[in-house]
Amino acid sequence: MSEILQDLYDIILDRINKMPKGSYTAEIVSKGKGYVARKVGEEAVETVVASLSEGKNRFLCESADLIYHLWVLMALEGIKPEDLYQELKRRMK
Ligand SMILES: N=c1c2ncn([C@@H]3O[C@H](COP(=O)(O)OP(=O)(O)OP(=O)(O)O)[C@@H](O)[C@H]3O)c2ncn1[C@@H]1O[C@H](COP(=O)(O)O)[C@@H](O)[C@H]1O
Repeated sequence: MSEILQDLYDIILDRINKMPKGSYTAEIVSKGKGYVARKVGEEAVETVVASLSEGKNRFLCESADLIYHLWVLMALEGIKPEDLYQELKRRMK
């Protein structure tokens, strides 16, 4: 699980550095951090709606969209997956 999230983060960082044509990551990053942050909010709302009324599969897909957009925002903030894991570990009882 954490390997896939790390791989996704590394790909996102590569897209941010190279900003290649045809990359969705490059497209949203070029619109600024505020745009990416709003996308995270939008995907969070879509995840909630899916949970409340659209069924398990829609919830799964929206959750993946949410995590992808959160990962792009984390990369823009300079926060690595391992920083997040450390914070979660710190809270663990
Ligand atoms: N995991 C994802 C991923 N999840 C969701 N999305 C995109 O997020 C968007 C979902 O947002 P919306 O539902 O709002 O759809 P939209 O109308 O296209 O979005 P907007 O025009 O509103 O920005 C879709 O366009 C999806 O393609 C993703 N885009 C890319 N990745 C991964 O990110 C990596 C880099 O991808 P590229 O930057 O495209 O090369 C690759 O490994 C991809 O697999």
